[in-house]
Amino acid sequence: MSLLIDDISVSIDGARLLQGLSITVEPGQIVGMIGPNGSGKTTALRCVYRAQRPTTGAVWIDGAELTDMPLRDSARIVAALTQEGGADLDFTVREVVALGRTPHLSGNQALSARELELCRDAMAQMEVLHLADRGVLSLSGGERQRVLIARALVQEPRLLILDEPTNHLDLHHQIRLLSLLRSSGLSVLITLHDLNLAASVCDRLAVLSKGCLVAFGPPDTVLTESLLSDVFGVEARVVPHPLTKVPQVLYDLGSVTPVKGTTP
Ligand SMILES: Nc1ncnc2c1ncn2[C@@H]1O[C@H](COP(=O)(O)OP(=O)(O)OP(=O)(O)O)[C@@H](O)[C@H]1O
Repeated sequence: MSLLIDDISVSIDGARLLQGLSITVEPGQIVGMIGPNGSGKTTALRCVYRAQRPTTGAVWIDGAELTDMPLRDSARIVAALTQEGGADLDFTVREVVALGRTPHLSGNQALSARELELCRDAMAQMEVLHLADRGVLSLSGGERQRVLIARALVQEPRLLILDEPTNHLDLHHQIRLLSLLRSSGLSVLITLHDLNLAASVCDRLAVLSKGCLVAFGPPDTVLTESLLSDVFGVEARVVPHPLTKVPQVLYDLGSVTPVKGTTP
């Protein structure tokens, strides 16, 4: 499944949140959006999972404009893990994961044996199977995040939108999730604040700053020391990972400098 974010801008109450953003995700690619707080990453994702309509521009999925698609059709092919939560009621883990099948069901239709198996597999992949009968409100932040990822997986999407999915996850589960994405073959658009994880898992990185795209390409061309200084205000070293050669960012507590274009 291919995604084209085509020159979108978003303005709300006179505030320009995004300006002329264009990004492509080719079939099977993982594209990461990185950028400082407030740079527009979530706003861009919201336009793809239809929580926000672009003020201008359009989003295309496999050549079809998203706004022309019935909501149910796009919900069958696009799954999103959002910052807005989605597990506020005290359903059990099993029930929350099963909700991922909703776009594929009609009325009160029960889950088929295959769908129950799918839910079980997703819970096993996210290592929450032992929590299946627990209420989600009793879970830790990381456990709940893993349940929500399992729910997105059982949707069997062709495009996965993930807004900071590693939030709350310990190192084991961060790496486990990203390696699962790598082997899934899904097209993925993901935001990550950990630049080293982003460089490890993403085919392309899109860097946003103040609502604009300032770089888009493979991690080893995008993650430069001058970009980190200009966009993030961090004087870091960028070195190749000793095994994978993927660029990795090294910094210390004295690395912070003013971001270009901001006044103290
Ligand atoms: N409804 C709104 N009205 C006005 N401004 C908004 C609205 N929603 C978001 N913003 C602003 O738009 C900017 C972009 O927000 P967005 O959540 O897209 O940033 P982000 O890059 O995802 O940030 P973070 O890394 O902190 O999650 C922020 O300055 C935010 O305060």
